[in-house]
Amino acid sequence: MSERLQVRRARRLVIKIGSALLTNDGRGLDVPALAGWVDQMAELIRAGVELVVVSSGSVAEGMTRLGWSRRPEHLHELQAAAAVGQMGLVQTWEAQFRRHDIHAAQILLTHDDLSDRKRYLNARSTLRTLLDFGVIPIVNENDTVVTDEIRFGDNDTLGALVSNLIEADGLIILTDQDGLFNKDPRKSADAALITERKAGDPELDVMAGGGAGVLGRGGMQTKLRAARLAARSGAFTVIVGGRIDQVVIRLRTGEALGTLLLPEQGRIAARKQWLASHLQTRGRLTVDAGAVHVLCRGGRSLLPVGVRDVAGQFRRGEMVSCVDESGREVARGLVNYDAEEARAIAGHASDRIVEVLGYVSDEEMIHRDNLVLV
Ligand SMILES: Nc1ncnc2c1ncn2[C@@H]1O[C@H](COP(=O)(O)OP(=O)(O)O)[C@@H](O)[C@H]1O
Ligand SMILES: N[C@@H](CCC(=O)OP(=O)(O)O)C(=O)O
Repeated sequence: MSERLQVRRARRLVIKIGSALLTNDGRGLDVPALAGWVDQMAELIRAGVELVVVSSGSVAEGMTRLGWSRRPEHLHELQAAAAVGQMGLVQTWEAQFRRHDIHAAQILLTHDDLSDRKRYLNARSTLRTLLDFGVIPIVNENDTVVTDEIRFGDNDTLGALVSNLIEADGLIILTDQDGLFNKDPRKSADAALITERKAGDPELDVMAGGGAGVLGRGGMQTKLRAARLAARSGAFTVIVGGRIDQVVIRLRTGEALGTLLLPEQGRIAARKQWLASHLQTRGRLTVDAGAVHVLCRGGRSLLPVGVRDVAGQFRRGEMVSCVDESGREVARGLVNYDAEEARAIAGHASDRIVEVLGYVSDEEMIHRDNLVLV
């Protein structure tokens, strides 16, 4: 058995399952297969692993329900099929997880939701809260409101963006092939499985060059791109055959199934680099000596109580600079409140936020995960 320590030690994983697999090559939802993955996932959850599922299959399931044998070309018909199919998809996930007394939640996202800073923080807080409650989020694209995503039908990218969002240790992409091969195994009988590479390895581009299956849209190219995106927050990716017996459990025990694509750098370094790339700050929080002391020790959040003064106009999710009372910058981070709200709660204990604002979105002014010392 290979080491694969990263996979064995992972505490938070995103599992993405493609259309071809979920719908048994278009023959309607493959409920027994889905039940099998749920049994395996429930075992991981019981062992303390936090899981998010990114599930494709709404278009394929919608086509089956509407009696369509060919994927429609008109975007609105695709969107209609997705809306019909999503019902069956979440019903099935819900019913299967209920057998294990695990609640499931539906999350529909667009790529835009994840590039807008405010919505990014909102999506992240919701996902984290669900995970804290032991609920399993079932994510798909919000196909009703987008056309680009449904056209490219690329949930691999969504899986990677969700991995970035929740800072997952890894992304597992279950697909209809055993992993990434050195050429398309549908076309070449002598194709060989790649077991492990750095996600950034340029040789992989040539190997993933072949197209997708009939139902899935992205093929291996989008899976490779997803692995590179996931690597930006330090997550590994495994591309692996979803029909392999007990695949999730066996991966978890470190078995070298599928293709493991590794990030160039670890999670903390990746996050710091990502935060540091936000050069433009939108505002300035002057923090008191106690807060400077706490921040400089590292690994701590900035609470409203330590904020003396708020300068600038910024929105929740934007980058602000934290300075000490002499004006020296000590940290930067993504702020949880709009400037007006931040002014109102500055100097107050977190349990008073609700009194001052009438609601609490977060107890921290800047969460430690979104803070970098300078
Ligand atoms: N180098 C490769 N290794 C494995 N599969 C490949 C490769 N190049 C192209 N493919 C194709 O990619 C398909 C999987 O992608 P896709 O159909 O988008 O699946 P999914 O619905 O799981 O996202 C495979 O069935 C295979 O034909
Ligand atoms: N969101 C749509 C399209 C997603 C899609 O095709 O993705 P995939 O099968 O993973 O390549 C669906 O659920 O059918």
